[in-house]
Amino acid sequence: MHLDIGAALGDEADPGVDEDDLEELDEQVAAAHETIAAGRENGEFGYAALNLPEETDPTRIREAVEPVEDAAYVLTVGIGGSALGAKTVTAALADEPDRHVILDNVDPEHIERTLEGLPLEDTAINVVSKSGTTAETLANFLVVRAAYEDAGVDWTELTVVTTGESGPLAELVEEHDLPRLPVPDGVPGRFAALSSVGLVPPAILGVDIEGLLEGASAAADGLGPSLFDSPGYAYGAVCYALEEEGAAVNAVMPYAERLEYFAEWFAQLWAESLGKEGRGQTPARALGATDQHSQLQLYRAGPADKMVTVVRPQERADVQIPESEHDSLSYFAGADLGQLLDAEYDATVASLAEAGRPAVEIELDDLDAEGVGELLYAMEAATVLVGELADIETFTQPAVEWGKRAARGLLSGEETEETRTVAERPSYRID
Ligand SMILES: O=P(O)(O)OC[C@H]1O[C@](O)(CO)[C@@H](O)[C@@H]1O
Repeated sequence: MHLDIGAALGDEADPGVDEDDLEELDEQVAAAHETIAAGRENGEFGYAALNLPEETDPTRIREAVEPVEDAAYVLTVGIGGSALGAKTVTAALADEPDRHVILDNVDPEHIERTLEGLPLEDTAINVVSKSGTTAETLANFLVVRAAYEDAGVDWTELTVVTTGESGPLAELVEEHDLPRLPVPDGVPGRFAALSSVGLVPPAILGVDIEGLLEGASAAADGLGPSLFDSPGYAYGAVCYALEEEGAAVNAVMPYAERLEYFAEWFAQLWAESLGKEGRGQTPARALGATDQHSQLQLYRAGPADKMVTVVRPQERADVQIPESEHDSLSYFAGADLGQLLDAEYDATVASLAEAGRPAVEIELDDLDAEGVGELLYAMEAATVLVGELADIETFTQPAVEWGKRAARGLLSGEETEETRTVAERPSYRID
């Protein structure tokens, strides 16, 4: 993985940072790295996530999925960190990524249509919940289970569960003797992609999960007291410095369809980890070159409150652009789609820099297991570093609990402070 921060540096960039800022920041990175390394050493909550490449046992995951490894489809029932990591890995690396279907919302029409569209007898169920209590996941699982039973399909033969020791899901595992994989200790869900939380569907769909962990392990070996030695820390440091300079938005724009879910996974990691105490960059998901034709106008000529993170693999499939009888298309002559996409990438980075808008480039040697493993780990290390530099609590997400209590109260009819606030919320309808 290569990081290029050239388009974020210099006096022209607004917001921008210069090399002196980075030199200065590097002292803070050294101190932060000490805390992170100690946290990893002691297996402390959150920091333990950066030990996963060493601690995740791919053999155990393969053993757990063995009963369903020939399934035509994998249906993941989970939300947030319990779905996005797995989806990111299968979307990036599976030969047939569409064989991995996720239910990470409770939209009845969508659930119904999804279940009707799947051969349930040939669809493995991957249920994931760290807490084992998430309403959406449990409700969806009950709906899925009923659909299998209605279809006369024995769901217990097709289900793999990843959850903690206690809770409704753990009890189901006991009751039906289901294969269960543990959630890693001390690892928040959004940091758990490189564990059983994220690796069951990739294992079922034949992804090289060992290579993924090796790539992550290589990135882990690169973590040291200087941002100049680690692309992950460098990315975190530059984002932190740009946020301090006013880059309140981080638009993440992969130039590969297979990395579209990576932007979604990153959005949870960045927002839920760093959105605290009135600070934190807002991650915006975009896709290159598609969103050049929808968002770029804003990124280039809108408020100077953004940075853009572009990501691309250096290797691309070879799809030639056919000759055309129109002279006006002669500029395609001999080019392939990969060259066009890379030209769009280079042009977009240059157009942002030309307009003084900071962009950071992340390049992968190849979109292979090692490359994706390195990318995910580097982004996790970047997030942990920003949390240290900003001196915030990176590993919890207390602000999401109010809404959960309110929803549960509304459903159960229990009157609580939250449900009263919901009932009294301001309304000004215009029909
Ligand atoms: O894995 P669980 O406990 O079901 O939680 C799912 C997601 O919900 C959150 O707790 C937020 O509500 C995320 O942090 C987490 O990834």
